[in-house]
Amino acid sequence: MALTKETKQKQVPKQGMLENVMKQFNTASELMNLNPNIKKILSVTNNELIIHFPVRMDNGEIEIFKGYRVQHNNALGPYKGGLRYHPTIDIDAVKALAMWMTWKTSLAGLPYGGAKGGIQMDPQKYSLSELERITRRFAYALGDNIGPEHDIPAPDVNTNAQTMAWIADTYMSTKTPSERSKNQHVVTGKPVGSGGLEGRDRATGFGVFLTIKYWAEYKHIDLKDKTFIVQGFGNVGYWTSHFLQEVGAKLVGVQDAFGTIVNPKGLEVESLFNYTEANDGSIVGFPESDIIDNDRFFALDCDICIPAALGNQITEDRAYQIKAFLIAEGANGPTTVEAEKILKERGIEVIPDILCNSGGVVGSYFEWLQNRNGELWGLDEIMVKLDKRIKEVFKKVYETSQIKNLDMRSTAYIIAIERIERAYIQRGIFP
Ligand SMILES: NC(=O)C1=CN([C@@H]2O[C@H](COP(=O)(O)OP(=O)(O)OC[C@H]3O[C@@H](n4cnc5c(N)ncnc54)[C@H](OP(=O)(O)O)[C@@H]3O)[C@@H](O)[C@H]2O)C=CC1
Ligand SMILES: O=C(O)CCC(=O)C(=O)O
Repeated sequence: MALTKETKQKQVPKQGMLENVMKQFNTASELMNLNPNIKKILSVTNNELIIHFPVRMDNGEIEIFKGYRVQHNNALGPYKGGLRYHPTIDIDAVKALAMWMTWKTSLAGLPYGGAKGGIQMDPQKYSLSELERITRRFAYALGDNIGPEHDIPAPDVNTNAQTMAWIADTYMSTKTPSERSKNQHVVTGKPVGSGGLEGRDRATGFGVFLTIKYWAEYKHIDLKDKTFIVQGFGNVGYWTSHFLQEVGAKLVGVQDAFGTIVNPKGLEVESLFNYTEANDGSIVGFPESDIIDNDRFFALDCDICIPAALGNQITEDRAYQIKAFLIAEGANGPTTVEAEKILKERGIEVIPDILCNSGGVVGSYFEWLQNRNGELWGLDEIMVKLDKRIKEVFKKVYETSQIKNLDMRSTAYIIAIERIERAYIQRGIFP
């Protein structure tokens, strides 16, 4: 039986992501013998902004919203990271997500630091015009705490190109006429017609797919006819499934906030996408699929498991149930540290979030560069550049993990943190 969306959202643990990222950071910093002063700096966030702002609803009443922007670190460049609209967003969740962005941008070799933000709310409850007003008021309230050379938001859960267009427009409208066009890159993930990048929509899912592909190549595994399950059929879940299906892999189970569907013979990805478009975003009721209890999702028979929704989904009990031989973390922070120990004992490999889903922020970097330089790149060129970057970073992490006999997460953390450590030491730790 499918749960209602509201009940399911209540099942998502609010706490834990910050503890998780801190444990991961502490493990890596011990393994690499991180400079203690730099460890102190990276253990805390640089800035944490909590904003209460009023918005008029369609019925004329005023509602107060709580928005966040946390800037973790900018040693390597401007803060960068998405905005999430979700009821479980709180300061600790945003701090954790901001830290993950710092490691992710560093690992990908980008000239960025890490940030994250969002609004604590369920966007499903609001009309489009209310969402526009909420977003514009939030952007106005953020003011110059964001900026094209300072902190550059992007889409995340329940935000999209439209959200970014509203933010860009609001931010630019606060500038003098001659300055406006210089500020287009205050956000990335914009619609293509408004300075967005061709392919930013698929960049994260393409990156997830590429990391699976390159992992499979190292292991001499053919992805054709391999089965996979996806939690979350939004931007990341859909595009990852799209690219995996293109190489002959078979989607056999999907879970979203409405419920879980399965078909061991395969769910056709494009038809499922079209079905969700016509059914308020829900996968439930898709023809030629069975609805199963949500608790059975992670125990499904499959080769590859792709969490592409929220954090803390792969817990200890679920880690014992997983049948897949590979977990590819499309989501940020989907696996708890305790669960990962169990997966390791069971020989299940994990492509960690900061590597697996980094295609999104690499795509954002391309968009930012295009806007900054007044250039326009074509889709083919962009996909080639994205592939090249993901391949290089994957190779570095995978091969280093083999040499050091470490898991890919610790290796990715060490590579990311070493780059930041180097920058601090070159500049002098206290500039
Ligand atoms: N967008 C990007 O570029 C990037 C995203 N990520 C990460 O990927 C993950 C997904 O983001 P994105 O695809 O952009 O977000 P979307 O909002 O596009 O999609 C989120 C998906 O998760 C589902 N979901 C929400 N709550 C639950 C739940 N309790 N159980 C099961 N499914 C649930 C949603 O279901 P429903 O539609 O029914 O609400 C939806 O299918 C996040 O962790 C995000 O941080 C990482 C890197 C970049
Ligand atoms: O594209 C970006 O700037 C960041 C996307 C994001 O929030 C993420 O990678 O988690």
